[in-house]
Amino acid sequence: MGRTLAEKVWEQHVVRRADGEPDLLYIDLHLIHEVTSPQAFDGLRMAGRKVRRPDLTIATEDHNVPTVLGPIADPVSKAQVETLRKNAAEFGVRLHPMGDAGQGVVHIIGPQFGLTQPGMTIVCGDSHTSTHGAFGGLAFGIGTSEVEHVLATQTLPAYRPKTMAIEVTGALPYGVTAKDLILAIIAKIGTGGGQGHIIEYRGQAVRDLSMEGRMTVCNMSIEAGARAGMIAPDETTFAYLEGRPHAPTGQAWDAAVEYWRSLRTDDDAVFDTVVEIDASTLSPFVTWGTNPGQGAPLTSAIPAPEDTSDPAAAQRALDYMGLTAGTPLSDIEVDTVFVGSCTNGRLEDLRAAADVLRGRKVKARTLIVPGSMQVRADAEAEGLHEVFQAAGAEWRQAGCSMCLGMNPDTLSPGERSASTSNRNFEGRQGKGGRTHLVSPAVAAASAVTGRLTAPADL
Ligand SMILES: CC(C)[C@H](C(=O)O)[C@@H](O)C(=O)O
Ligand code: SF4
Repeated sequence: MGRTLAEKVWEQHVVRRADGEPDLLYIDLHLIHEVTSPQAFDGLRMAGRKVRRPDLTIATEDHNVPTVLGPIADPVSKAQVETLRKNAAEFGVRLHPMGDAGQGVVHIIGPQFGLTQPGMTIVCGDSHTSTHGAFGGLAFGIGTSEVEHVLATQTLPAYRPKTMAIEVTGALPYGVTAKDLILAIIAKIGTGGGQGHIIEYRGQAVRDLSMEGRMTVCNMSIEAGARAGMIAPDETTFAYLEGRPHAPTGQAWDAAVEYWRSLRTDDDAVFDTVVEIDASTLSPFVTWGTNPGQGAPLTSAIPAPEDTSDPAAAQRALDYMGLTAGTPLSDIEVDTVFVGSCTNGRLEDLRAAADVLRGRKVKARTLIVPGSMQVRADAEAEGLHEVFQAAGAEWRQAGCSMCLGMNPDTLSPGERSASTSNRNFEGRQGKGGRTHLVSPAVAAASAVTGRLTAPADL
């Protein structure tokens, strides 16, 4: 029987297998940030161990950094970042600190440097590591004790998850983006729909996505409860990688591409679970609740709790969000708009926001936060920052920013945002803050009108 892409990559990395035990996987790339690494390095220090492969380990400062120039004011954030610096220096790990041209959100910089490649196993003490699966590797988040294990051994014990195919048929209509697609998928299968599975996104609509769009989709696999998300590599993948600092060159490039072409699910392979979604029926999608599965087309109204799969949860969400069933989603007013994060903080996302904001003014407080300093530089080279500033939006330094309340960019209690990030949990963007997840284009259009708006309705 044929094998799925996930099975191929998994098997390629098993260094030890025994009955009743997890497989021991070799790890090709280990990404590190300041929040989940301190105890792992402490563990190494106590055991008198070194980092086994510092050359396969790379660290960045992202969650705790302010996105305006200046020092870190919060003592806890400052301590986390200083600890990472000390650990990176002591253990010989490459670090991109605040202010460095290579700094950025961990899931933005891996692909940007060409470190993320097809067929790799990639881990990070961070749930959105699934982003890297967009290149056809197996990428998943791990806990801090696992971070220590990988630092010490460059391996990880793991049980192989089940496989799920999400077959996206048809083409996305004009103006409907990767973010709308993944929000619609999660609304369909639920936040537990992918549990215990590695998702492979398939079908023409997925093939038609840019690498940026594919990363947006894979990024949110975890919000559907999946262990990882993947997309088979193709010409789009190779074109994105070619010439990047860590991509192979010359003959090694040709050999790599030849191997990468084999990384696809065999025609006779069988998935444990198959889900189908018709892309041609989709339109801009927004969330109304407090988990990423509580979403609906922007043209619709807030559902009655009894019409949802979990009425009690829906009612709780509406209470927290200060919303009433039956209200058209496009009537919801927002105070703040956030464009950024590892879901939608790449150049293409900023271009999409700029296309909407060009020649217009924002009504809401609007933060445009590039996912990395490279994205920031690229955007400035195209003059996007001038579009944002002319519209009255704030143009920031790179970081996780308002994706989560671990740095100065937060919502105040009761404040409502349209946000391109991936989580709308209670308090995610600040205590009492209310989050609506949207695409960059919808975020920008909402900034202009001050309520949830599709660009087509401007
Ligand atoms: C802080 C970190 C561990 C966390 C994660 O694992 O995803 C964060 O990045 C998030 O998005 O909630
Ligand atoms: S941008 Fe958001 S989702 Fe991504 S790593 Fe940072 S906090 Fe997590």
